[in-house]
Amino acid sequence: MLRLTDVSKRYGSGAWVLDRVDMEIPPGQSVGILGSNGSGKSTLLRILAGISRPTRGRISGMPRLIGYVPDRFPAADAMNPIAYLVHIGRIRGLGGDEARRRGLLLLERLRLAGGIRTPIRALSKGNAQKVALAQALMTPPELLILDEPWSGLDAGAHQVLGEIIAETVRAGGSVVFTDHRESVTGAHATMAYRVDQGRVLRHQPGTRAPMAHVMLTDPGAEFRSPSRIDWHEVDGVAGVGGDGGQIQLRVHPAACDDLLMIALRGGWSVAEVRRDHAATPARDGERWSR
Ligand SMILES: Nc1ncnc2c1ncn2[C@@H]1O[C@H](COP(=O)(O)OP(=O)(O)OP(=O)(O)O)[C@@H](O)[C@H]1O
Repeated sequence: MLRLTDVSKRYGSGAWVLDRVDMEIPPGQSVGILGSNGSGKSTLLRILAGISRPTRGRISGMPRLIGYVPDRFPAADAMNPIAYLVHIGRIRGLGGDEARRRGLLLLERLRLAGGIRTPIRALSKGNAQKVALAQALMTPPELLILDEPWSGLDAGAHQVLGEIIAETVRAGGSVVFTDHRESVTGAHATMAYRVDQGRVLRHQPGTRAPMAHVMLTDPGAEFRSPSRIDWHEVDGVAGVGGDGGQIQLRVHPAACDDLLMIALRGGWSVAEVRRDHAATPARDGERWSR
């Protein structure tokens, strides 16, 4: 089993990004990593993938076959998707024909649009993300590491990715993924960790971290209504309620200032900001209450 023991990480002489992390990734589990922007999620994933070395601490049980989808796919690639996948397949030990067959199958399953012969750098963000996913799956991974994998994916590919995660876990592999939306993490993870101020703690089922509650109202200005904002897509938003002239948001405290700025710029009035004082029981219907 992949295990981090007392792992810390800093870049150069900067602040500690990860601080004395103990963590296990058991086989047959899908592990969600929660945390606000800049909390260290990508750093943690790069260490789990063996791409970045911890400054201190130990890693054991690193699987041989790791599929890794980084947060930023090097989209400046002049290769086309199928040539790139054949190249990756061959590096992983597949024959040319087998690599081509598997690459085409994956691109079809993820419904790549934009052409298998278009240079990757000319693809849209979502289609480049599909190629990034396909390369991680060219050989069935024992550990699949996905950094914000849903970012930019359309609804069809969103569902396929959920199926791929479930299949990997059913086959006895492990999946580790990040996503800033708690609802997405809840839907696809069997266990979760939260990165907060360098520490990585189990996200306990039955509780949720202290949250901020924000109520916004339409100021009722005569000639101007507030902007329509898809609050589900705003970083740190874990729940949205209300309608029309009044909106209630449940927000990770670290993201609250940025959210208030977006609201005010959009012409909303801030009617109330309230903060939980301690971890509170999950509400009925939230996946974490399993
Ligand atoms: N290569 C690097 N060199 C120096 N600092 C880095 C490097 N990579 C990350 N950092 C810093 O480490 C901290 C954690 O970054 P990281 O990308 O791991 O966070 P994150 O939780 O994945 O953020 P996000 O949700 O925005 O993707 C940040 O302060 C970032 O600036």
